[in-house]
Amino acid sequence: MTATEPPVLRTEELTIRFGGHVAVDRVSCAFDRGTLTAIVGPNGAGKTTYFNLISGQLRSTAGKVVLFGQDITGLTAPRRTRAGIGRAFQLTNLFPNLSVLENVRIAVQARHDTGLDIWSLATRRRELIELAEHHLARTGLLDKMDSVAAELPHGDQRKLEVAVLLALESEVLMFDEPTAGMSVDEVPVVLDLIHQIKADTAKTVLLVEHKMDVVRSLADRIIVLHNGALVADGAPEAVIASDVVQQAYLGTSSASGDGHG
Ligand SMILES: Nc1ncnc2c1ncn2[C@@H]1O[C@H](COP(=O)(O)OP(=O)(O)OP(=O)(O)O)[C@@H](O)[C@H]1O
Repeated sequence: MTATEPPVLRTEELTIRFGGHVAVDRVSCAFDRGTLTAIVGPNGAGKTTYFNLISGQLRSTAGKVVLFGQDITGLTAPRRTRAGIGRAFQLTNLFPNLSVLENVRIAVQARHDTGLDIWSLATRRRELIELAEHHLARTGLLDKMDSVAAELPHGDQRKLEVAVLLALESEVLMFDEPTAGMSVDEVPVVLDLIHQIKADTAKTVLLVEHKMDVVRSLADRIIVLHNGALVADGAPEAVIASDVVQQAYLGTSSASGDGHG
């Protein structure tokens, strides 16, 4: 990202109320290309709700979501996906009965569809398959391309979901607790995958994660939500060491030196 490049995504005073409860409270935050931002905070802080407001699963009570300078607050979740917001591990992204290759080819086609041109169909199909294979290679699934999606092990299904998001050319990739519910063997597979995506500096990555070792290993920046509000934002070590995080997130003050994160 250059100094003059505007943020890929930003939220402005984004707010949602459930009855009297303000779950996300006027959160203004901008996310730059090539940056992985971890969103942390205690249980019930509003992290998943903030994600849902960005990806369109929930509609805000007030405030805006802006992608590439366009106000997308009024768009449905599928339209936001088409606009470039890719939320991983929603399962709805996959066709369980189709092969791995078909899943990714369909995503490539959805992205590149230029209408029906009968004379070039065969050439186009070959090009789409080549692109799909490229995304499968990036996610380490090339040797499983003929497997049925539903029959893949859990870790490979997550890889496939990421391959689909790459094929859709999502500019923003969102991961909500990507290793939750995974076996010890599968965790490094998924973390490696996120490391690889992060290495692609064209992407903007948002990660909700409780495990501080995972956050430390991946994040370029951490933002902290507490009671729905943004209470800290900055470089990982500084944010983790800050009093506001020690008190609000880890439930202790740095003065006591008794962190248990
Ligand atoms: N659909 C809903 N209706 C009513 N209240 C909701 C709804 N969704 C979330 N909430 C409330 O909003 C608050 C924020 O919840 P959210 O799941 O976003 O927190 P979180 O930070 O992701 O928590 P966790 O770390 O436990 O996943 C909580 O008090 C939750 O009970």
